[in-house]
Amino acid sequence: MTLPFELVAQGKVREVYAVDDDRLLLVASDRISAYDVVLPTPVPDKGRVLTALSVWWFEQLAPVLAEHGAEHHLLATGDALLAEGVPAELAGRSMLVRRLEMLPVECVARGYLSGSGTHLYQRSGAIVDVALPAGLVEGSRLPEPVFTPSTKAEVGEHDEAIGFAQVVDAVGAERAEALRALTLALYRRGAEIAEDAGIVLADTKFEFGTADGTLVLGDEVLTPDSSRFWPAITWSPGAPQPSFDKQYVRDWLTTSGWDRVSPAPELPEAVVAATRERYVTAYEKLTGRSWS
Ligand SMILES: N#Cc1c(N)ncnc1-c1cnn(CCN2CCOCC2)c1
Repeated sequence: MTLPFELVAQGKVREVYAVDDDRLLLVASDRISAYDVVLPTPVPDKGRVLTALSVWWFEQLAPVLAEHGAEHHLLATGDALLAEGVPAELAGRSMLVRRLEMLPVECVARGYLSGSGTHLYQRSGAIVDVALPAGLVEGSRLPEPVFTPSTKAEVGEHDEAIGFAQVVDAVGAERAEALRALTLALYRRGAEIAEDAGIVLADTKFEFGTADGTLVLGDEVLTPDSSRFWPAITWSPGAPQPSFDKQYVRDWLTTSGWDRVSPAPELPEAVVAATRERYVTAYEKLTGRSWS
């Protein structure tokens, strides 16, 4: 599919196009990644569901942003994009956004210990400069949500956890404090809404930019691609928690004997269908809206 816009950034599962000097188009694909590898089999509607979820979260988080003197970058999505020359088959999985001066920090909030956070904690009892109590295990709920920023790695590289002092070096003390406060406030609101939907929001990554000096929330927000979503009913600290959306894929890949080095195998239709259903279920449980 060719778009009448210049491709300016490419992620594992999303692309960024320049619409004009002031606006970008974020296009979410149906690609899915697991174990840091983009799989060859698309999940139908994944792009549309996660775009609709991001759009809904921008609406829910607008009051929190306003309390912090911040805004978000979303301008339009869906049929409104047809007038901008976006093809109908892409409109539902695209977001027209304000072009920002992006800040060079991945703003991660964690309410639970997981993944790289667990590895760092096991080595030092802390996540970089964020000290944590003794006795925590994979999946433990933290005493309170913590801000654990990281660098923005190049495509194919891993983000590197950094301390608050490095955020200050990158964006200045006042902006660093604002990022930490806003990241934690957005996470708390997201976790509260997710909890009501029976979903644990274990952690999430926000990206911010600025426009005319104002802090602006960018990228996608609180999707299963930018966050760890766990079914609350199965939460049990002490082992890796089942992913709300990717567990069928992970389990099948494990049983398939894939060595995680050779090209990833195609997913069976049943795994694709079950995974699509998980994305739809996450959307319906969180938003209270029917996907159909
Ligand atoms: N969002 C946004 C945004 C904006 N509103 N203004 C200027 N630049 C960006 C931007 C460009 N790239 N990225 C990294 C995140 N990308 C997201 C899509 O997928 C690829 C990675 C952010």
